[in-house]
Amino acid sequence: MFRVSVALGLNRPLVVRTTLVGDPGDLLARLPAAAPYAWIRHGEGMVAWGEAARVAVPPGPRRFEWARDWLSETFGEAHVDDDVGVPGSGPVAFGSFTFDPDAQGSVLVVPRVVLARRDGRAWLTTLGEERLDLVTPLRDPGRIRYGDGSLTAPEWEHAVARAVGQIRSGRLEKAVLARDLTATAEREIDVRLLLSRLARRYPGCYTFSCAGLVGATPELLVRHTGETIESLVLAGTASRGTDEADDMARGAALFASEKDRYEHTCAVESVREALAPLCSELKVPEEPELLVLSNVQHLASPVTGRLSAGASVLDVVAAMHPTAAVGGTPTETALGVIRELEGMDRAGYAGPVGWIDARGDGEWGIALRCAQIEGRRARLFAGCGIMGDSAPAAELAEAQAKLRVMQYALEG
Ligand SMILES: C=C(O[C@@H]1C=C(C(=O)O)C=C[C@H]1O)C(=O)O
Repeated sequence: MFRVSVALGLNRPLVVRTTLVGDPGDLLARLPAAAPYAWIRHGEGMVAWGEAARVAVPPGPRRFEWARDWLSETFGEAHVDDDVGVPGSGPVAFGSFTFDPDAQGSVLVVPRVVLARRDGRAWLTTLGEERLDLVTPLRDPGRIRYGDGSLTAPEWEHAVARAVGQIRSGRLEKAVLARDLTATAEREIDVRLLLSRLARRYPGCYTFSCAGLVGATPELLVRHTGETIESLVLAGTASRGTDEADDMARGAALFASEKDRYEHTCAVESVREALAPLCSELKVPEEPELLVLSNVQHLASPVTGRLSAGASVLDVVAAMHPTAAVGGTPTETALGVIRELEGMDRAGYAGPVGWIDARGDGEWGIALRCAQIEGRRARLFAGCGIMGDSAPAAELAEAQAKLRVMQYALEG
């Protein structure tokens, strides 16, 4: 059953070789144009290309388990020669899961080549024979034309007002509403150019690329290293100031805002509830910190835990998704409100995106500040946590500030 859904040309079992290599310099500069994969923060992480195996993960409530089982079968029968033996060495898969468990479009890809660097060590993993991959110059996409996605700006503000009404009526506490924007370029969009711009402007974010979904997310859903897990919960947003004093004043106001603090608490509690059953130890800070990015600032809570049993990173992802940072509180009611009011398919936006290795270690982010790229076209997404006292115009401005991340990546 598994084999039919795998890309043609795959040689089974996979033959995998990982070796230490000298410092490769800028990882993104090593990517060939076709099918580039990436997970980069502060210049570290991995880039990958080629597809030794690809599978469409069937929709449904058990999709993460299905993915985990497909991976353990695929990796379990591989011949692995791994000189490095750290998280991310040996065979890895990149993945992107749709926000909605019932939507088509979740995918896992085992790249043919992975080049990685962490803590001053670099390694190269190849599957099958080594072939040279030509790195061609980056191509500029030319002029970009934007269009409305599912809803125009006024229609989206109206949707926000309706969500506020439902929250005030007591049906739910928080719902995250998103909107999409379409972009058409003059020429085919070179994903590598977007990645290099994003990594330069948002070095502290996770710049990612997986099967056409490209972005720079500040939100780490979970990093799994042996028994240790880490997560960075974000919710509550303010714009950047016009100068340093204004910037600090906006940050302080965000920190003091009851609405934003409560919105943040909803997200943190959803993560605590999801992780507590899996962990023997869980540390959740009592107060959030301020995370300052070049377009916006967020309330942020770094969470750490120790897993009690041998769960893989995908088991943890399954327990966490969707957190209230992208769904709402209570989860099921919020998902109903999102379906009713957004009027769009979120596809991979706000879904988990990242990588996993054969040990079950990996890093997964929430796919925010991103776009789905196909040829000359892109679909950009951004959303905001809506509370009972949200003002539609302010939420629209916040969504626009978040959309600027990918507009910048496209336009430079
Ligand atoms: C939903 C998005 O961002 C999320 C919503 C936030 C908020 O409403 O304050 C902040 C960070 C993210 O958890 C997005 O970027 O599209």
